[in-house]
Amino acid sequence: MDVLQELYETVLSRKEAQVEGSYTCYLFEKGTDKILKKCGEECSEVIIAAKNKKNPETVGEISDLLYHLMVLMVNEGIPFNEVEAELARRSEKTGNLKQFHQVDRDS
Ligand SMILES: N=c1c2ncn([C@@H]3O[C@H](COP(=O)(O)OP(=O)(O)OP(=O)(O)O)[C@@H](O)[C@H]3O)c2ncn1[C@@H]1O[C@H](COP(=O)(O)O)[C@@H](O)[C@H]1O
Repeated sequence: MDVLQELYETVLSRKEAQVEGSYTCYLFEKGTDKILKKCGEECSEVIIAAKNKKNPETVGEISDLLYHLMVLMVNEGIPFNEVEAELARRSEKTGNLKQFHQVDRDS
């Protein structure tokens, strides 16, 4: 998570201080709807790249999506460690497949 946390910190610093030529500052200026739109677009691009079995492209699109999710988190005031803690909490529980998913898979 270190590289992701560093990215989050960079994004947070862009929210706190204007930097000339910064794409992140441009997104914060545009506001929530623009940030949500970018998250949606990047998500679709991940799906298309993966569907086309283009792994190098998919890696790029996943990175774009993660960046835009960090922008969304900062915009919504969600601290990085809240997501980190949620993932850690979930990692303590395995065997998460629900019964109805098993029925779906078997039929
Ligand atoms: N990880 C990223 C990152 N990933 C993608 N992008 C930008 O996201 C944009 C997405 O491209 P699109 O073609 O979808 O969008 P666009 O047409 O350029 O712009 P829109 O009008 O659609 O918003 C591109 O301009 C990319 O440069 C990023 N911009 C910044 N970062 C990180 O943020 C840091 C700070 O960047 P600045 O805020 O620009 O200083 C950088 O050092 C990086 O670590």
